[in-house]
Amino acid sequence: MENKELKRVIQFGEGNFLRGFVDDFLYELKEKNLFNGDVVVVQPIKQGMCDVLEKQDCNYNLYLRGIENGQVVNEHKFIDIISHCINPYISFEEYLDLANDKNFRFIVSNTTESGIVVNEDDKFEDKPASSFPGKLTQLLYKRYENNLPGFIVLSCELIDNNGLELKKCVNKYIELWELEEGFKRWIDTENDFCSTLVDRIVTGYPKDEAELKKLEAEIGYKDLCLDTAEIFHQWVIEGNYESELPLQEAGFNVIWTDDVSPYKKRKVRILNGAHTSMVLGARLYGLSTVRECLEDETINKFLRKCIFKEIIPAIGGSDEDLKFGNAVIERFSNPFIEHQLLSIALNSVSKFDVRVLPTILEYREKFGYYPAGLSFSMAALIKFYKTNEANDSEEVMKFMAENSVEDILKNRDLWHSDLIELIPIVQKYYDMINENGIEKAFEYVIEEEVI
Ligand SMILES: NC(=O)c1ccc[n+]([C@@H]2O[C@H](COP(=O)([O-])OP(=O)(O)OC[C@H]3O[C@@H](n4cnc5c(N)ncnc54)[C@H](O)[C@@H]3O)[C@@H](O)[C@H]2O)c1
Ligand SMILES: O=P(O)(O)OC[C@@H](O)[C@@H](O)[C@H](O)[C@H](O)CO
Repeated sequence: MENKELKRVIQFGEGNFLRGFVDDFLYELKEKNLFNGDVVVVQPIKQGMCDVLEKQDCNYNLYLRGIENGQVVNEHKFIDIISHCINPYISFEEYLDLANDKNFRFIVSNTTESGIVVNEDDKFEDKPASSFPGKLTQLLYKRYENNLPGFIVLSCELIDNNGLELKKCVNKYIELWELEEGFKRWIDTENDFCSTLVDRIVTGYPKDEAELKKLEAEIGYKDLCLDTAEIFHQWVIEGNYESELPLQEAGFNVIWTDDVSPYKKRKVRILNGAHTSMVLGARLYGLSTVRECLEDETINKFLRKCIFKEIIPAIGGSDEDLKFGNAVIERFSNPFIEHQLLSIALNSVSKFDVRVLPTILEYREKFGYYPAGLSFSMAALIKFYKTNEANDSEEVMKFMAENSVEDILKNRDLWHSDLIELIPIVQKYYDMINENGIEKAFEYVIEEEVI
């Protein structure tokens, strides 16, 4: 099918992920004549990369590498789908002007887990409102005033019900700013806030000097927006806009569905849960990248124990779960990408709360005892936060550095659950790490079955 109608995209976020995922898909759609449009990037916060992107005409190189169907794939693309960038902190009128162009049909966003929030101090008159949903509400209001059709909004943030949460924030701004009922109705009837689940390991700008030099030599110049990622991708979207955005027809692993939640649970608990439960201990053990972890016998065994003996049995253990678990091992073993443990370790406390802790509690509920590997990873997390490699909010880092295992586990603001029962188990592993060293502690927990 040829799709010639002009359909433009407003993209909130200029980060590595969107450029290595959505922009890659749109670029390919256009190459295949399935999409006639472009992307305008809006920088969601004051500090960002938009000026850097603009300096290189918004074009950049993307490397996708891995093994596909047993074959080594190393794809290099020159992505030129972004027409321009707007920094609403500098050019607010230009930003609002986007609402006047009827050809904009899609909005995509990835503003991290912190982006979909309401700031009650924001004013409608602010140029711009501080939060992403505040800025979006300002744009949508202008669109409504212009009596133009609404948007299909595709949220990519890794939070539950991202589309719904974004819409809730917009509604909250309507209330705060006392905007009229008609606008609220227009939001409901003319716009679709789709929740989506994204999956691709995007390693971004190469952190390894030798790799960077090699890629730069291939490209022939210094690309400050150079992006790297794995080949694997999956985008599960609530809704069905295949006729307007023929992602499946273009061959992408895209699922249009009416419920994203089972896909999300599987991905967050297995893939992200495996990352978060492995990286802190592995870092204490002295490794730097995910690939190194897979090559190390001890960490490899630990990872497999967490995935196959603990996470998958806790979440259901279906064939799909098992297939996904095996795919995760393969993806983590990707010899072509260097995924830094320290970049995964960023903000690990909140990640642990969402990606690992629910599995520990579900496992306890289902089997009557706590899973050894995942409980151990909580001890490793606490130990890691006592080192100067921890990177989190100031408040979290101070609390984690100054408190005991017991006080940390009793903090309901961090864990949102009662973890009293878990204290002796985590304390045992924490003491073991301190007394015998991380290597011996790993060796012990790998063999342990029941706690
Ligand atoms: N890198 C991956 O492999 C991967 C894969 C799937 C999902 N993700 C998710 O994507 C998110 C971004 O990852 P990235 O690699 O693009 O990071 P990045 O640092 O390159 O980009 C972060 C983007 O988020 C925006 N942002 C940051 N804080 C914000 C805030 N408070 N409000 C609004 N916008 C804000 C920035 O402006 C920037 O556009 C992560 O939170 C991650 O959970 C990443
Ligand atoms: O991106 P983060 O920092 O939220 O989490 C680190 C990784 O677990 C994550 O980036 C995965 O690689 C990604 O979610 C795969 O789709």
